[in-house]
Amino acid sequence: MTSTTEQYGPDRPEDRYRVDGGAADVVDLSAARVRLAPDTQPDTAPDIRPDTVPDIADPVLEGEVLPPLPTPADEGWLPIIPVWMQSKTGIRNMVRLTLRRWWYRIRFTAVRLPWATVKWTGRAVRGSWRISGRLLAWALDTRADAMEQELATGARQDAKEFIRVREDRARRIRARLVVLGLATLVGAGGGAYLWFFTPRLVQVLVAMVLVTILARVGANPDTPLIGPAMATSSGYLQLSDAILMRALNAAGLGGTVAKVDRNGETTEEGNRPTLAQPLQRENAGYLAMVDLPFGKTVADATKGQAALASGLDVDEVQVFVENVRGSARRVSIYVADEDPFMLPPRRSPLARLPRVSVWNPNPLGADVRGREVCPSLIFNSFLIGAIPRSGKTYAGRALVAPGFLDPHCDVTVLDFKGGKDWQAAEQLAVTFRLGDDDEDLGYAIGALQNLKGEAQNRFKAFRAMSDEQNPEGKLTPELAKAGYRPHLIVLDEVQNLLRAPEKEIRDEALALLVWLAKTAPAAGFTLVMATQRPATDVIPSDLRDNTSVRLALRTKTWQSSDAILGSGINAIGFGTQRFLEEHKGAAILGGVSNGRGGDLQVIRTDLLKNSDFTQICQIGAQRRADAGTLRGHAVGQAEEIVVTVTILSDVVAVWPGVEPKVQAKTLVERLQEAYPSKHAHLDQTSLTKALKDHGVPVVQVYRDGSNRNGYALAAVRKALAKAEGPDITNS
Ligand SMILES: Nc1ncnc2c1ncn2[C@@H]1O[C@H](COP(=O)(O)OP(=O)(O)OP(=O)(O)O)[C@@H](O)[C@H]1O
Repeated sequence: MTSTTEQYGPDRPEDRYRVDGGAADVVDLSAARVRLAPDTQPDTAPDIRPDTVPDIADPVLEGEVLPPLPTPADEGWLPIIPVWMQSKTGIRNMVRLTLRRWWYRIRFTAVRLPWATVKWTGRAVRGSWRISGRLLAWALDTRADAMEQELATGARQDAKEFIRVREDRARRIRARLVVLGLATLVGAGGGAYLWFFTPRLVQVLVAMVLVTILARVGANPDTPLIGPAMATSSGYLQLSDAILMRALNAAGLGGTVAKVDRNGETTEEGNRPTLAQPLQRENAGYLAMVDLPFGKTVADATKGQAALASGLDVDEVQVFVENVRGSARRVSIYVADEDPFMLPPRRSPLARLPRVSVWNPNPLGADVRGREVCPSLIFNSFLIGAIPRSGKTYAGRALVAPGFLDPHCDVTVLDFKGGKDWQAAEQLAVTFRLGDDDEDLGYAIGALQNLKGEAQNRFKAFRAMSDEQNPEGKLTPELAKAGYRPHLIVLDEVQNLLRAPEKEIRDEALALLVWLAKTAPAAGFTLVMATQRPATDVIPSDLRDNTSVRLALRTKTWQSSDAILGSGINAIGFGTQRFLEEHKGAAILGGVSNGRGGDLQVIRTDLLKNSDFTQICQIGAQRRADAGTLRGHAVGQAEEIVVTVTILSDVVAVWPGVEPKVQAKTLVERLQEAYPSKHAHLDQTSLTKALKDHGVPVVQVYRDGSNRNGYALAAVRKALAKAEGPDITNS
């Protein structure tokens, strides 16, 4: 392997380097044009002739796959087994919630028990007083007293009637006093019997029952013994139809009521929202299927999410609105019992090291309703963005873990943070680099150029195949088996590459990433980029819009959220600025079908701990060793990556306009200003030597009254064209 290298001072090794998986011994990095030397194309494309690729009988193209039949749920049938009972998580959540509520109530009550006992005793005393009063009033027939008074002195004076009523009453009183006396005797006898002849337990039980009855009688309905354990506006909402309708009204989704004239005739039909299904419990919350008033859509409900939450008297983060297929006005409103992102995260199923394939969707997390979210690595490109410490790296690792576990997938890891996050991947990666020094950035450019070259070679090979061998011009599992392995390219903290100090590196990086995100997935290359600076100056819309799947975790502003998810996404109710600092792993995923006609979903990414990730890398390396697919960096054979740039291209880049001749002094100053890290030590002698090696002669240039050494633009351009040779980057 050769490289176009050069040096402008024989004793200046710091001015030139080659980056080949660690060693640095060639050329400088950036230039007006970063170009891969013709013979540095990786030798990884398998030697597959079209006639060795198996034919696929009757290939079914993607567009020919019939859509699945509607499920009973799509048609509005309620599930036979309640949804919360259908999964272990649902059952666990319900049991957890119930136990937690009860446990809370028990503790709440226990603390207040002593004071409640005093209050209870007071009530029992009041209760006995009330009962005695009522019994006495009954025995003395106090109700007849009023009638007697009226007959004696009132408007209905009637002596005869008065005497009759009085005698009746006296008879009644006598009889009632006898009954009361007997009852008292029986009570006293029973009490004595209990006291002397029954065990203590029975006495206590009977006393408790009596005191309870007395306390109940003595209670005032407005003053409970122990106040409610739950504040009125608690997160634990007991959702009812009425509360839901209140919330819909609050969100401007209440529609209009029917108008009726004086005769009771309807003059205008009502347009109220209705429940398409009874409210039901699901996972750890309530699910409402609502038919909005005619003319309202899911977009109105999503926009009104905050108002809905206010109407429901819960936190905004507890309310999730989604469309339901079949009618544009039907939406599902899920109200979580509590902030779902504060609950413990789900441990990634990938931590159990299953045998997975990048050809299948694999779990990344779950939405609040507990539905697993499984993006497919193949044929996609990914962008992950968030502010620091929100779970971006963890999410990225959970996302790519299937590719690491699949021994038939190649892996490139370029972590521009240089920390420990991706260290474990070194043992399985074909190309691996940590850091964001000039050398690392140059290495990354070379590696990405290699990958682009590889993808271009694949497309060339696909073109040569028959329609049967390659029906859609993209990678197939058969071709992958024949050697065109899927390749996962992970770039963490990609902002350090896209905001490199030197413009040429930035431009080249952006062009390469856009190409790899847009075009390379069809050849089996999956680009995964993560950035902690979600802003349009870091991730230009061209790159974002060409990335098929976007995952945004917490951002500070809606603008940052849109910078990842796409412009206008916040306006339709999906913004990650609403997540709190504690909401680790909470994210909005865009670009993965949710199976309900949308591709935006709020999810919680699964937790893949550091130790799990390390184990995944170890097992991934082992599986590759067993399958014979371990190669490149992982086996100490890092691809030699040569970033070919010359002093010629730097000189052309800083050349003042199209001046035919420029003094060396001017060029040195301009080079030092444009590339401070690279040309800090450059002087006129070194420049002259470097250019002379390319056959650029020194000429005399007269400027500002002095004649000095300099160069002619035509000579520099000619030398550059010769050094670059035929351009292969666009072939
Ligand atoms: N799904 C998750 N559930 C719960 N906690 C998580 C989850 N993902 C990450 N965390 C926690 O959040 C912390 C930060 O995660 P991570 O390192 O991925 O953040 P980051 O955004 O990459 O930060 P930085 O930009 O500083 O690298 C981790 O220490 C981890 O404990």
